[in-house]
Amino acid sequence: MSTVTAAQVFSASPIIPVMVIEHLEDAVPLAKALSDGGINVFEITLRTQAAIGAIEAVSKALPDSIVGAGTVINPEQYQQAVNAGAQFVISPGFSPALLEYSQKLNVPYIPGVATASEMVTALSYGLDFLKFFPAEANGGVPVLKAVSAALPQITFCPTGGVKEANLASYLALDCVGTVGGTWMIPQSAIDKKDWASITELSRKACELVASLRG
Ligand SMILES: O=C[C@H](O)COP(=O)(O)O
Ligand SMILES: CC(=O)C(=O)O
Repeated sequence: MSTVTAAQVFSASPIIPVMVIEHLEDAVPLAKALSDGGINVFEITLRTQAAIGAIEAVSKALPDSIVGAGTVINPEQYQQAVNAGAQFVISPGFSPALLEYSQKLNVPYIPGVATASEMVTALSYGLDFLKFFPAEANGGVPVLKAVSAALPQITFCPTGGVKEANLASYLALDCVGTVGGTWMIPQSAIDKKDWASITELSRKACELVASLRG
């Protein structure tokens, strides 16, 4: 497993799918479907029993991808995710205890922030690649524009309510390095094991980004 930085995670893909895996057997086909469409960075959320096994299975099956853990909220989960092969860790919020684990395990921590105070706190710990979560509910693009005027050193991954219709407005911001979301992995497609349609949505998302970024 290679070591990556948060900056490398952001620059490796302009889109990070937020994956909620209920059934372990879906993990690898889902990741392969996304990868076939052009997405090679995955956030597998620790919201289900299958998550740790899914991180392990996807890391082994797609060794050239970057697999991270999401919804990590305590050090035990940090350790489990890293043991399973997670190369980065995302959390809905900021926690100094998680940062301590990041330093101990040398695996980057990308915390969720929503307010200027949380952003300044994260910066004070040396973290400048942050998730803006939940993005749309917290004001979306206008809020990012306003905070980045004051805090231009932060690069964000807006997540929560990002979809095809507003992707362009987020990626147009200099402060946005990548975006997270579930729009390319609808639960109905996972339930039907319709991997072809997920590949198509992944491809469409990548083509849209390519047309925006040139
Ligand atoms: O918890 C959900 C994730 O933050 C992704 O949100 P989304 O389904 O609005 O893309
Ligand atoms: C929202 C998200 O990315 C997380 O649960 O970590």
